[in-house]
Amino acid sequence: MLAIDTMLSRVSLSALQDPAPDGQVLERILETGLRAPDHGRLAPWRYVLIRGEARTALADIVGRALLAREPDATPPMVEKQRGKFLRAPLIVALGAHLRPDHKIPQAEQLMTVAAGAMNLLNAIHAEGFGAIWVTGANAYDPGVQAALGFVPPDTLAGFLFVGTPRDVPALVRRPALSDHVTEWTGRLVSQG
Ligand SMILES: Cc1cc2nc3c(=O)[nH]c(=O)nc-3n(C[C@H](O)[C@H](O)[C@H](O)COP(=O)(O)O)c2cc1C
Repeated sequence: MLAIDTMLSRVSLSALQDPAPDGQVLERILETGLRAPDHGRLAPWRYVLIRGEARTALADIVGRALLAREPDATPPMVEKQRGKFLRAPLIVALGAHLRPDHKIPQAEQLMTVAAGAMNLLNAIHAEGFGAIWVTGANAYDPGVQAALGFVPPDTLAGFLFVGTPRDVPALVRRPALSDHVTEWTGRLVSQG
């Protein structure tokens, strides 16, 4: 398949099963993350792989973090959050090693991590696997971040849940190009 067709056919998938990419296939996927544009060559990507039994350990941390944030969380609420970390065979934590005092703005450093994540998603799809990028309260929880080795100013840009698609991906309606692309001709315009 042409690279552009691969990119145009990618969809995010959360129903994932074994196997996940590993070995050289996984290494090549991860290499694509490090090909993202990187202003100042600060190399802020810090990928943490979580698989096998380590997922249970992370799920337990996520459950405890929820109870610390919300002491009234019920056991089903805790189980729901724990379960998110047990479904996919591979989790890639998208760590960002940030340098707030550097002349390259911190927002750009984070954009580099995000651009790397997009490369990973495309590469995962190109290799025949599926994935979804997820953030939310678990990813932004300081206790979860610290357990994975990220203390401020470092942070997590989220998790990629990775595996083999359970189902044939449904067709996803995509935004119309005409709503998102204009040609500027030198006159004042509103892009609202
Ligand atoms: C930074 C970021 C964070 C996201 N966080 C979540 C999330 O926490 N939960 C979720 O269901 N989707 C989240 N998404 C959206 C999915 O990753 C995905 O983009 C969405 O389901 C649309 O699927 P598509 O990639 O096929 O368009 C996030 C996307 C981005 C870019």
